[in-house]
Amino acid sequence: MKMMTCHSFIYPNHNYYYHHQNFYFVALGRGTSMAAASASPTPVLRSELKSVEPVEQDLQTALNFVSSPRHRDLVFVVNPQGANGRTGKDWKKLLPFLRSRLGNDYNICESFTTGPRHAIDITREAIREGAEAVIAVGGDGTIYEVVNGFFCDGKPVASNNKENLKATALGVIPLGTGSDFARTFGWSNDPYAAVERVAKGMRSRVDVGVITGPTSDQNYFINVADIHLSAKAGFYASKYKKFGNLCYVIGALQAFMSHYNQDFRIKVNEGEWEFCPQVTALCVGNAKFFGGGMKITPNADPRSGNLSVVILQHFKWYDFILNLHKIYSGTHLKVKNVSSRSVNSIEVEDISGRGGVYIQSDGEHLGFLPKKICVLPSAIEMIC
Ligand SMILES: Nc1ncnc2c1ncn2[C@@H]1O[C@H](COP(=O)(O)OP(=O)(O)OP(=O)(O)O)[C@@H](O)[C@H]1O
Repeated sequence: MKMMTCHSFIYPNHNYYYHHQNFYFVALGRGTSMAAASASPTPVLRSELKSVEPVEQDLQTALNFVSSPRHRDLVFVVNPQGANGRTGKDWKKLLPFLRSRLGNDYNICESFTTGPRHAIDITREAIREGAEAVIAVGGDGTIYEVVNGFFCDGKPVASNNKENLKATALGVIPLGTGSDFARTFGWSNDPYAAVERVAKGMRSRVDVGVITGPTSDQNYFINVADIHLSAKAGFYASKYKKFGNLCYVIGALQAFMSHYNQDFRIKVNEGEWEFCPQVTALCVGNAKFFGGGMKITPNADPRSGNLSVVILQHFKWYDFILNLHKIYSGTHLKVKNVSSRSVNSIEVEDISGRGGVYIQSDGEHLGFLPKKICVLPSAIEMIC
C-alpha cells in the first residue's frame, strides 16, 4: 500500500513526522517498526520515541486517513539549534497555526536535524519521494544545506516517480541569527508571513552558485560566497552565535587581528588570468546580503542568471570603520578600491604564497583557495 511503502522507505536514516490535529506519526528507519503517538499537543521528540509502542495495524488505518495520497508532502526541515536554540522554540509555537493553515491541502511533515549536513540527506530523500516542497526552517546555514540537498553527484536530485511532473520547490521559514538570504526578498524573521507564502504557493525559478575545488568537490550556495577577510570573520563569528548579531562584529575584530591583504589572480568567464593585487575580500553574490545585514553585493539578483562580484582591495582596518555604514546600505561600490562586475564564472587563486585564504558560502566555512565559482541559472524553483 502506498502509505506503508512511503513510511517504510522514506528517510531511511531519519525520523520523519506526519502531523494531524490529534495524531503524530513517526516513521523510524528502514527495517525498524513504526509507531504512532496519539493526542499529543506538541511534536513527538526523538527523546520521547522510547516510550511509544509499535501499533502498526492501527497506524496503517490512521495513515490512510491522515497522510492523504491525494495531497503532496510539505517537508519542513527544522534546525532546532538555529539562532542559539530560538528556532526550535519558535517552531513549536508556529506549528498549530501552520497545521491549520496548510494541513487541509498538504501532508505536513517535519524533520529535525540532528547535526551539521543532516538537512542535506533529509532534502534528497524528500525530493526522491516527490515532496511538493522542502522548507528550510532556520537560518542561512540550514537553507544552504537544504539547497545542497537539491543536488547529488553534480546533478539535480529528481523524484523517483517519473510521472511526477511538478518539481519539488525550495521554501524558507527564516528563523536564524542573520537570515541574510531572506533580506534580498524583503522578508523579515516573521514565520507567520512565511507560512502565508507557502499557502499561496507562488513559485519562481532562482539561480544557484556552485563552488568547485581542486579535488572536484562541489558545494552549492544560494546567497553569497566570499573569500579572505569576510570569510575568516564568518568563520570566527560562527563560534559566537550565542551573542546574536553581535557575533559578526566579534568575528570581524578577531579576523582583522591576523589579516593581510593578499595578491590573487582571477579568471572571469573562462577568459585570461587577471592580476588582482592586495585583495581584502572578494564576494560573489547570488543575493545581496551577508554578515547580518551588510548589503555587500547590492546588484545581485537571484533571478538574473549571473553572479555579482564585489572586490575590496588595499583596505586598512580604518577603511572598514569609515565605510561600514556604506556597506550596510549597499552604497560602497563608489568607494575607492571597491570594484564590481557581473559574471557567469570566476576562478580565484592566491599568488602571494602565504596560503590559508578562507572561503565561505552562505556563512558556512568551505576551506581555502583555490576555488572556481559558477552560476547555475534557474536551477531551483522557490516559493516566494
Ligand atoms: N541539530 C543540530 N545541532 C547542532 N548544529 C546543527 C544542528 N542542525 C544543524 N546544525 C548546524 O547549525 C548551523 C547554523 O544553523 P542556522 O544557519 O540554521 O542558524 P544560525 O547560524 O543561527 O542562522 P544564520 O546562519 O542565519 O546566522 C548550520 O551550520 C548547521 O549545520
